[in-house]
Amino acid sequence: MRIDVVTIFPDYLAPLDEALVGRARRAGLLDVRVHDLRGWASGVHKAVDDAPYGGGPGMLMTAPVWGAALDDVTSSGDGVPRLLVPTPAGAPLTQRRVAGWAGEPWLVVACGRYEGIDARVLEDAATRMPVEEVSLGDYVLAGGEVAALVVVEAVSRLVPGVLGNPESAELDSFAEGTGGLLEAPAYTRPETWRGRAVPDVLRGGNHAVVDRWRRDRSLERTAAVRPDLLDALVARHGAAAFD
Ligand SMILES: O=C(OCc1ccccc1)c1cn[nH]c1
Repeated sequence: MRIDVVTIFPDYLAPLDEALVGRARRAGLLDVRVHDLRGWASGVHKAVDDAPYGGGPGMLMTAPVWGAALDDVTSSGDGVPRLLVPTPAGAPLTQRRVAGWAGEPWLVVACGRYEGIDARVLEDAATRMPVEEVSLGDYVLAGGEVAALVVVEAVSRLVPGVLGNPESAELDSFAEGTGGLLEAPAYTRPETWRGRAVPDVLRGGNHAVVDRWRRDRSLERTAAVRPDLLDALVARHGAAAFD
C-alpha cells in the first residue's frame, strides 16, 4: 500500500519512520511518502495561505497551491488514490472506515492548517478521485498532521503482514472479533502485584470459561463506558448481543 501525506510541516510526520510503521516501510509493506506543500508555492515567501472571503478570523490555505500539489501527487502513481482530509467538519473516524481504507492500494492525506483549505480544492479533487473528510473527534487541532499520524497508523496495522500477529487486530476494541464491544481487562506476570492477584479464571486452562469471562467483562465495560455501542449491538443482534 502507498500512502502520501501533504503538509507544510513534514517533520511532524517523522514518527512514521519509527516503530510499527517504520518497520513496515523498511520491510517494503508500506510506501509512505511525505511532501512539503511549500514545494508548490511560488514567490519568495512561498505563501500557502490568504485571508478568507467574507471575513472571519484567521487564514485559509489557497486553492492554487493545493491544486498544484494534489495534481502532482495524485498523478504520480498507478491508478487513482483515495484522498483523506482530516478536519473537525468531517465524518467520524471509525475502525470500520479504517478497515475499508486498509484495503485500498493508495491513499493521499491532505493536512490542513490555519482555518482550513479553500473549499474548491476538495470539490475539484472529487471530480477525479474519491474524497473523504474525516474527524477524529469533536475538538479542534492546530492542523491535520496529528490526525494524519492517527489515520496512517490505524490503517497500516491492518495491512497484511504489518502486524506480527494478525489475531491481535481481530480482538481490538470495536473489531468484529470482540463483537463491537470494548476489550476486557488484560493481565500478565507477575501473578500478584501490590496485593492484586490475576483473576483465577485466567490462570486456569479452560478456554471456554476464559472466553466467557472476557465477554462478560467486555459487556460490563461497554455498558459502563460506551452504552451507545451496546445499544447499537442490541439493535443489531437483539438479546443475542449478550451471548
Ligand atoms: O483539527 C482537526 O483537523 C485539523 C484541522 C483541519 C482544518 C482546519 C483546522 C484543523 C481535527 C479535529 N478533529 N478531527 C480533525
